[in-house]
Amino acid sequence: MTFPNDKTPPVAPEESERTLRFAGLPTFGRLPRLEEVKEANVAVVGVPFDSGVSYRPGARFGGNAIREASRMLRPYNPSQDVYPFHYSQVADAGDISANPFNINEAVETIEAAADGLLATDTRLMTLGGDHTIALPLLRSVAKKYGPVALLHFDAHLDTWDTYFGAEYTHGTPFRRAVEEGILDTSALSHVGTRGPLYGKQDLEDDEKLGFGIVTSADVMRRGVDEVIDQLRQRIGDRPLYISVDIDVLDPAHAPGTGTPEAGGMTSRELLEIIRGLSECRLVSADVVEVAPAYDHADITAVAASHVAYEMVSIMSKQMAPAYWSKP
Ligand SMILES: N=C(N)NCCCC(=O)O
Ligand SMILES: [Zn+2]
Ligand SMILES: [Zn+2]
Repeated sequence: MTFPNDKTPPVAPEESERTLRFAGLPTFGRLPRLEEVKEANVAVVGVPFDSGVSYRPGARFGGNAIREASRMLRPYNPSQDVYPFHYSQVADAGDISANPFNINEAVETIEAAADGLLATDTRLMTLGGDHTIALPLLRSVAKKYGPVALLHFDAHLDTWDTYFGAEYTHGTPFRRAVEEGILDTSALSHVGTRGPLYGKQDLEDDEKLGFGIVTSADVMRRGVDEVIDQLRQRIGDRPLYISVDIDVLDPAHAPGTGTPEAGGMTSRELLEIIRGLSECRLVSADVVEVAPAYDHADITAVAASHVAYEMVSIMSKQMAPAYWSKP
């Protein structure tokens, strides 16, 4: 790679010829920690919170499992022709400590921490945690960009109203987000939806909120390219937030999750759809619901690390002019 002569290249992961990839403290992609760099254009941050789950717990360990699995990511991403860790400064910002015994307080803490990270010219790649965390992240992103387009990969709608009277759970973040006016309701899509619902009303409510659905079966029948075209048109040049619930993948591709559903997408399909959106203005993203206790051979954590890598690639490429224009 060549860099403009008068500029300092970003602090990148150590070359794997020089330090062992499988040893040492893990950060995402063996990146520097945020405190080791002046400022990050893309900050990878963990949110080890899973008190919002309605079924199997354990996603609080997801971020660190993804970090461990991400040791093998290499510097060049041929699918997007990008060197994500060299185009702009990407760093691991560590974890946000959210109260596991008080969901309302945790939601506030996550929002405040995201505000802090977004205060500079930074985009966030968040590693969950359960899907509850998408709400405070979206609140923070909307403060910066206004209502954003949402692309939501998930087996589930996550637009249910409440569970046991609780408003903030992993099944309800996107209903709250629409109610709060932080989403651009002309550009809301679920992709990968499938499985039994509580009733037909779930779909009617979801449609009223403004969501369009590309089911898991649609992806299989219509194919990845047609789905990408449709999503691109819907998103246009709006600021985009991508939320990936890893249970969008078939349990064969992602067993390590709390609410698995049969008949999901392959990791190849998910990665290809994300790559197909590389020209969209991706302002922040999350990967949630990785629960390593149910994983086997790190299948889920590896898939999640690659999904995050593709989204970091998009954001790093888009932030390159900001990095290289700094003195
Ligand atoms: N995995 C997420 N985010 N939501 C699943 C909720 C499904 C249920 O409670 O029936
Ligand atoms: Zn889900
Ligand atoms: Zn979800």
